[in-house]
Amino acid sequence: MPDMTSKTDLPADSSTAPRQALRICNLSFRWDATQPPLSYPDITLNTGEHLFLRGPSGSGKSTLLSMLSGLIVPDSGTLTLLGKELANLTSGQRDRFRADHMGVIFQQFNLVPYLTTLGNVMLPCRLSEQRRSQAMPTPQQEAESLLTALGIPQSHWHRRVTGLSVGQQQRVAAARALTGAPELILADEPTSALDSDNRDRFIALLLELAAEKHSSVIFVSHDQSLAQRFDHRITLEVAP
Ligand SMILES: Nc1ncnc2c1ncn2[C@@H]1O[C@H](COP(=O)(O)OP(=O)(O)OP(=O)(O)O)[C@@H](O)[C@H]1O
Repeated sequence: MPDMTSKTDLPADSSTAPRQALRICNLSFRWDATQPPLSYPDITLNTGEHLFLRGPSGSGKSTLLSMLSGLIVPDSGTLTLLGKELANLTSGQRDRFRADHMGVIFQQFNLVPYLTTLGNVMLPCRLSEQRRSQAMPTPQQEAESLLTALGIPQSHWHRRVTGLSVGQQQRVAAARALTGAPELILADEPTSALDSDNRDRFIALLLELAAEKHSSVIFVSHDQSLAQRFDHRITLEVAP
C-alpha cells in the first residue's frame, strides 16, 4: 500500500475555540504490519462546525471514520472527541460514548429490517438514556418531526422500513442519526444512491437539521462538487 499524503485548509490548532468537537493530532493507523501506515493531517473542529472529507479510494476515509466511532484505536497520535481521548476508554466505554454522542449514516444505511420506520428512528433513544433525554419533546415526537422535515410521508411511518425506496431509507438513516441531538454526525458517502437534485436537497436538509441541534457533521464523499457546502474541507491522498 502506498504512503498517503494529505492537504487541509483547517488550522492544526485553535486555542480560542469555544468548544472542540474533534481534535486529531499526529494520527496514524496500520491495518497490516507489512504495509506503511495511513497517516492523517491534524484537524480541529469546533462544536457545530462541519467538515467535508474527500479522497480517492484507499486513501483512508473509512478507516478514519472507524477510529472516530471508536471501532478501532489509532496506532499513534491522539484523537480527542468532546474533550475525551478515545484511546483512554475501554472498548465498552467507547461503545457507550458512540451511543450517547454520535449519529452515524452509513453508505448502506444499516437500518434494522424488522423495525418500522419510526422504530428505526427512535432506536438511538432506546440505546442511550442521554439521547432519550435530549429528544425533544419526546423521542416519538422528535422522530415524527424529523421524518416530516425529511419528507417521509406519514403513511410510511408504521411500515417496515424495508418497504421504503432507497432514497427514503437514506433519509430515515439521516433522521436516526439526528435523533436525540448527538454532538457528532458521521456520514460515510450517504448520497451515493441519489441523483444530483435529491443529493443537493438531502445535504441542505442534513446541515440545516444538524445546525438546529448544534451537531458537528463529518461528511465523507468522493464528490468534489459538494465540498463548498461545508465549513471545512480535507483532502486525503494516496501517494503514487
Ligand atoms: N479491515 C481491513 N483490513 C485490512 N486492510 C484494510 C481494512 N480496511 C481498509 N484497509 C486498507 O486500508 C486502506 C484504506 O482503506 P479505507 O477503506 O479506509 O479507504 P477509503 O478512502 O475509505 O476507500 P473507499 O473510498 O474505497 O471506501 C486501503 O489500502 C485498504 O485496503
